[in-house]
Amino acid sequence: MTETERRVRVYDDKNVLANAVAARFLKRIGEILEAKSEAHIVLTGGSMGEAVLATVARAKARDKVDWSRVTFWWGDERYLPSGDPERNETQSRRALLDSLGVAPERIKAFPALGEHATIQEAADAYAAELAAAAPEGARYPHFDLTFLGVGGDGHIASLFPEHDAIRDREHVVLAETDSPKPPAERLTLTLPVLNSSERIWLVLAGSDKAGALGLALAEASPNEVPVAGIGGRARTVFFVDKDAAAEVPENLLERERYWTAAHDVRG
Ligand SMILES: O=C1O[C@H](COP(=O)(O)O)[C@@H](O)[C@H](O)[C@H]1O
Repeated sequence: MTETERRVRVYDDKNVLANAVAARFLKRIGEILEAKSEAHIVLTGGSMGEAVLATVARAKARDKVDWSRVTFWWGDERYLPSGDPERNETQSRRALLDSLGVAPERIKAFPALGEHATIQEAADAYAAELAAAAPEGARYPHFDLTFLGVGGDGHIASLFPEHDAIRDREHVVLAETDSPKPPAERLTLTLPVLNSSERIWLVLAGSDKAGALGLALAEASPNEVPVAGIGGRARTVFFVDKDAAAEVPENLLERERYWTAAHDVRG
């Protein structure tokens, strides 16, 4: 795991959590675009990923962001036909992207089922798209911020416990063909690629996520609890509701700099 600062921020419930993350995102994207000419953001599927984007869509401050300088990628995708409501891309478009008027070439969705002869060709095509947007000599862009959800089993993106993909240190994009969570076929960035992101924000809510979060912070093996292996270059933040925080080991609260929303004003 990358040794960067990890923080846990706890909020009262899902709505407060989504509001807080959306507000922080709008602030952070503004700061990134002040410092750089363009930003690369990695989006996630899942319940909280969509809730955060929908909250961003409703925020007035979204109109202050120059979205034309932002490129959107995804950490993983359910390998389904284009427009399928279960695709992470479809959820993100519906929640936010369709209302931003971002140029189509800045929305870098994973290929959909039917666009390539095989799922492996689809994985290779996304790897090629990442490489085309990468700085010279690199295989993928410098991601400024990566959003991730966490499954109850500790999976992140489509990296599942005990599957080959979570151990992969060589590829940029992998095809997962035996996902325990439907659909069985998925495409995913690998752990080193996710961890190359400057910042990683994991957003999780609900008591079904408590065990995975507790184990991740107790330094479980990433092979068994994939989220335990996550660590951005500069900062990794777990944004959680009270239910998801229920099993964060007491002794880690200080070391992980556990703050309640009421006390925390840092970015
Ligand atoms: O299938 C997926 O699930 C996870 C978590 O989703 P949630 O609804 O339980 O929060 C998500 O992070 C991942 O991107 C997605 O493909």
